[in-house]
Amino acid sequence: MNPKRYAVIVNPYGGNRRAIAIWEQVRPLFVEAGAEVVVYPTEHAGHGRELAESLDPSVTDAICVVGGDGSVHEVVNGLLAREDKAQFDLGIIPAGTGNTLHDHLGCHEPMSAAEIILRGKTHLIDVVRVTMPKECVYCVNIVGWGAVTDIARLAERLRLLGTVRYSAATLWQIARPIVRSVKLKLDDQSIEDEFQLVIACNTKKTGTGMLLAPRAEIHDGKVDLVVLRHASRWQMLQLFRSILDGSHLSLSFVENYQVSSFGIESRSCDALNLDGELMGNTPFSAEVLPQALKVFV
Ligand SMILES: Nc1ncnc2c1ncn2[C@@H]1O[C@H](COP(=O)(O)OP(=O)(O)OP(=O)(O)O)[C@@H](O)[C@H]1O
Repeated sequence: MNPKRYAVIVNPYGGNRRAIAIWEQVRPLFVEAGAEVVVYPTEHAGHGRELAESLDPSVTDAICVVGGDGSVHEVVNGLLAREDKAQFDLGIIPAGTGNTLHDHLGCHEPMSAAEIILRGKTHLIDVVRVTMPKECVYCVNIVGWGAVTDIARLAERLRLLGTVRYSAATLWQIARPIVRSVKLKLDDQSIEDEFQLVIACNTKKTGTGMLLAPRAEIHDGKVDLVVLRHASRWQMLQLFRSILDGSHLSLSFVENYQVSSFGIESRSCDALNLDGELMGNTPFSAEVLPQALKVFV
């Protein structure tokens, strides 16, 4: 039987404040389907996680997130942190500036995403658990270190530039690359060297449509790592141009691994990019939790 009782978590600030309007656009489909719906507009950052951690499984069958990558990340972390281990099917309706998991699962626009949810077909997807000394975070999209974090941090400071901020931050990073010496662990292998970028992908695309991991499958128990050691500015430029269509995997200086666990140890405390959010630090270890989350597809 299809779930009929949905808790709908809407981030009113998602997608430049369009999420409530998007929910109102798709709500009639839920009404027509006879679904029972309780709407929870989030009141503060972190609220989505609190809701997902505390919703009563005896009155809710599924959770729908109306928001972007940040909202999905919060809800996934709430679900996986539940003490009662209760499981809810997860539906995602794109309403953010970045909708990465939505795109990977074919939920490209709100109406078709709502139809997918109401159809009731589910699929199990992998989740990456990132363990740091003081916290544990679950990711469904990316775990990034190095240039990917430096670019995200700079882009945040350039918000006034709008979407151009990512290109501006990327060009700055190419002009002034930062190289760090770390120990990179890949399953049973350990590599000590200088690196510029390490990014583990659960989804094929990331950010604003970059095809970073064209071979990634979200239910294969593995993440696809893109690794760049000490590269020249020209090589960096080549990399950032070719990740738009996934052709970077054929560049000789770009390494690609498929692993079920990985981690980074560094002398400095380097920031991480977890599902597009700047949070967490090295050292960390990460492992793929195979098929840990049920989503509507
Ligand atoms: N009521 C709220 N007030 C402030 N922040 C909120 C609220 N509800 C949710 N948030 C935060 O907004 C963040 C971004 O949300 P979301 O991903 O849905 O939208 P977005 O448009 O893609 O955002 P961004 O591009 O800023 O990441 C979430 O990580 C969440 O913590």
